[in-house]
Amino acid sequence: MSRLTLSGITVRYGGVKPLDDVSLAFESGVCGVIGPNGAGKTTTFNVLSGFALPVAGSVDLDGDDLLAVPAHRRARWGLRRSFQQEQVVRTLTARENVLLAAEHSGSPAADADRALDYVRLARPHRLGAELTMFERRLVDIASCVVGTPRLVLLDEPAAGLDPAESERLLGLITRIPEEVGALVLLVDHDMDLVRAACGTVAVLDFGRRIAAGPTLQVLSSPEVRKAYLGIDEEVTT
Ligand SMILES: Nc1ncnc2c1ncn2[C@@H]1O[C@H](COP(=O)(O)OP(=O)(O)OP(=O)(O)O)[C@@H](O)[C@H]1O
Repeated sequence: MSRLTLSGITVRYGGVKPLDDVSLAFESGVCGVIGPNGAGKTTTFNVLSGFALPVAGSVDLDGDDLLAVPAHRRARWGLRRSFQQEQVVRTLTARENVLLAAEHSGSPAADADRALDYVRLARPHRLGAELTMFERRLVDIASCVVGTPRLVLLDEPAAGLDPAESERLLGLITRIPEEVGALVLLVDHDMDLVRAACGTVAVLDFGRRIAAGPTLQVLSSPEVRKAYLGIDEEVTT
């Protein structure tokens, strides 16, 4: 079982604090990170992947001090990430895209083929430019499971997909922990996807953690419904 702990993380950009003394803990499986626009979700991923340097706080995964791992070594350490905007290189084939991820993480080429098998991409030799949005999202997922990932960060992985495609993607995402042994963090605004994929969620709002725990319990809490879903409930007796 993996355990990821962020303790007292603060990120500052001039006068803006996208994360303000945030502490979060995630354990095995697929865990959600949710919150309204500008809450600090992507910044959290940026801290984990090394794109943002916190001015305070620490990150521990199973005894490893992640912030001590240089950003350019984190893929080799076991970090994988997908972005809101899929990152498939148009002039490379799907397989070459995944081979790039394999090389970046120090994994053998055979691992790229295993990752492509995992997502069951039908046309691995097509150029990125010729792939559908769904196929590009599959390439992103393949790049995230290549080699031996320890922590997979998925930022709105189903954006731009239709419900049937989202459903297929959901199946792939939920199997990542058991198939490759990685802890998965999922950022998404699609609450159906979050409910279906995540056993637990953490909720951010204005750079602070406002709730965390079992998904259904957290999503039904009045504070979260007010902050995130914009539902201000009157308490009736
Ligand atoms: N490089 C930066 N410089 C200044 N402000 C930034 C920077 N990056 C993020 N911010 C600000 O930090 C806050 C949090 O941004 P972040 O992208 O983490 O939010 P988010 O929860 O991912 O939002 P969304 O759901 O819209 O993607 C926002 O107010 C944003 O404008």
